[in-house]
Amino acid sequence: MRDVLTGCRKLLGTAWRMDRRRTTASVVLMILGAVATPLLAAALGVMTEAVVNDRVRVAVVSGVAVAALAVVSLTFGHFAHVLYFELSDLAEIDFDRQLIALSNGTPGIAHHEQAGPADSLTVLQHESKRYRQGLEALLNGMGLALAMAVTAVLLARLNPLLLLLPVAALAPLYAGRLAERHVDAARTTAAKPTRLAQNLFRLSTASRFAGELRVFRLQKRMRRQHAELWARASGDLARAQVRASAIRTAGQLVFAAVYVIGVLLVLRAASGGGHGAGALILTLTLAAQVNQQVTTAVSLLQHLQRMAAAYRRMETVRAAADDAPAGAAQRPARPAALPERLREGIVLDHVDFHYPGSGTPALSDFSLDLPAGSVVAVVGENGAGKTTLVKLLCGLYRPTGGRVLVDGVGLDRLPAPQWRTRVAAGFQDFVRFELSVQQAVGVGDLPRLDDEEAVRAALARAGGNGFEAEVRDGLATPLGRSHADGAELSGGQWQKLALGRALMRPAPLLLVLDEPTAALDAQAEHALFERFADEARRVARHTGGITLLISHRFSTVRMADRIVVVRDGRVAEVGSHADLVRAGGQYADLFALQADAYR
Ligand SMILES: Nc1ncnc2c1ncn2[C@@H]1O[C@H](COP(=O)(O)OP(=O)(O)OP(=O)(O)O)[C@@H](O)[C@H]1O
Repeated sequence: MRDVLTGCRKLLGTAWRMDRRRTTASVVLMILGAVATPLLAAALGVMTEAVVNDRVRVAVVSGVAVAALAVVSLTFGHFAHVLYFELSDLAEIDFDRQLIALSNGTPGIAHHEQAGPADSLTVLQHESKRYRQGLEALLNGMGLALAMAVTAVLLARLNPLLLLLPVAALAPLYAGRLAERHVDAARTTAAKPTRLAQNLFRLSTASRFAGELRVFRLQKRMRRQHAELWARASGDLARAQVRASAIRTAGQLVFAAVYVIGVLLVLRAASGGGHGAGALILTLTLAAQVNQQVTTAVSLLQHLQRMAAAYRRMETVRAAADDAPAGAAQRPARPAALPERLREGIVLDHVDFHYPGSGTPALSDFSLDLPAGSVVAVVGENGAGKTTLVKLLCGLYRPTGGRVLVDGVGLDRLPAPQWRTRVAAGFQDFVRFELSVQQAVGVGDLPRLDDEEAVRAALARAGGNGFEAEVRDGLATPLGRSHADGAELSGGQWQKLALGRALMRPAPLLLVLDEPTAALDAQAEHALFERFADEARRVARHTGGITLLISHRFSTVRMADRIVVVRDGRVAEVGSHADLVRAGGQYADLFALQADAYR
């Protein structure tokens, strides 16, 4: 119950923050409309009594009160609904905003890569559409609570035993809570197949995968898997809903039994002359209202419990996102100042790293010097640990053992957001920002988002000199299907934009390029990086910036000052191209193999 109260407080807080005037007006109208209903029963009772006893004046006054209360009861809720409809829209947008902040507002990415929090994020994406119902339930619930209190007072005045009616109402309330817990547990179980099914849906409907799916004739299989996963997810949910319905019905039956007893009690008192006709009418009307109130309360509580569960899920995701050492340092205990330029470089000192929940280390006893101003290439087989190294250097994760030192200062002492202002990166799995060309590149250095010259220069460094001429409106061209007239780009063109974005920052202390040119052929990649490395070395003379390049192409890698071979999460070999070829180890073998292939 504490969860529900906390959820209500947060919901009301959100509505208040969004629009105070509308929130106040909705609450007042809702309360007046709800309280009018039991008062209407009281006025009906007085009117009946007056009519039976020939008291005309009282009958007329109470008759007018009945009419007025009926109007208030029927219309105020509707007026409140009109007001909070827009409020709910605003609140839903706010919930989405909170969800976006939760997904992407943290320095670390552990909550995206762990199954538990990732499932919670999937559930929350669905829950955002329910936020409106949560707020409506809260406003209705406030009116209902007062209406129930007024009803209880009226019942107690008739016969204190009739208070058993609201007490019995606790049975369906408790049953409702139990039922919702069942459904919520099923929702958690269903989150995994739902996530997988959504992924299959994305793959099956995105144009970029259409060709590959046809070539491998996967369409039917994916359709079948998609249907199976949904059947599994919805089967679990349906079974839980059936169980929940049975529990809710049991609660309602308890209330129904007490209701019948209550009505019989008043009938007996009436036949014995203890109560008049007005009391009988009042009891019958109030008892019917209690029943209605309970049914409404159960359904409102369901929505509120659902919202409370959503807030609880948000907290668990937030905890996973903040969780050290899996997450990146949010607030270092002893923050250090970020160096303006690197003098020594970056050192990985006996670094160990396990992904959360994984038994095998992705990096173990990993020691490496990245000297200031150098261009370092990292090679290794698939799964060797190269991308994990990049994630640690970008501050997306903290090592589970050992240290990463930037000019002798622990990376965990540099606030992650500040460190990121001096890190630039290009990834193989880059984002296709459906913005204008200018912005898709400019977001690489937000202060210069609209600086056309900076974007042109970055594109030129990325080998995209002629890019402007390739698209209809040059840098202003909107990209992708989010725009009615958005340009469709080839994979290589998107990649050039991503690389341009990585090269936007003028003086990064660390530039990481994790196979950002996989779509280019080997010679084009080599030429691009040779030009680029010369430029990087020139800039590095002023900033000491390090360029870290990951590539499977040895023809590209050879121009690096230092080459690191990673094997099974450890450093296997380090040296210049000439050193490593001379040493005759794994690098020399792989280089010879690729060189033969190009001959
Ligand atoms: N999010 C994750 N959760 C758990 N384990 C992971 C995760 N990402 C990677 N791993 C594991 O960590 C190890 C290193 O992976 P990593 O992605 O760093 O390899 P890589 O050298 O970059 O491979 P590739 O050349 O294929 O990109 C692998 O065994 C991989 O299975």
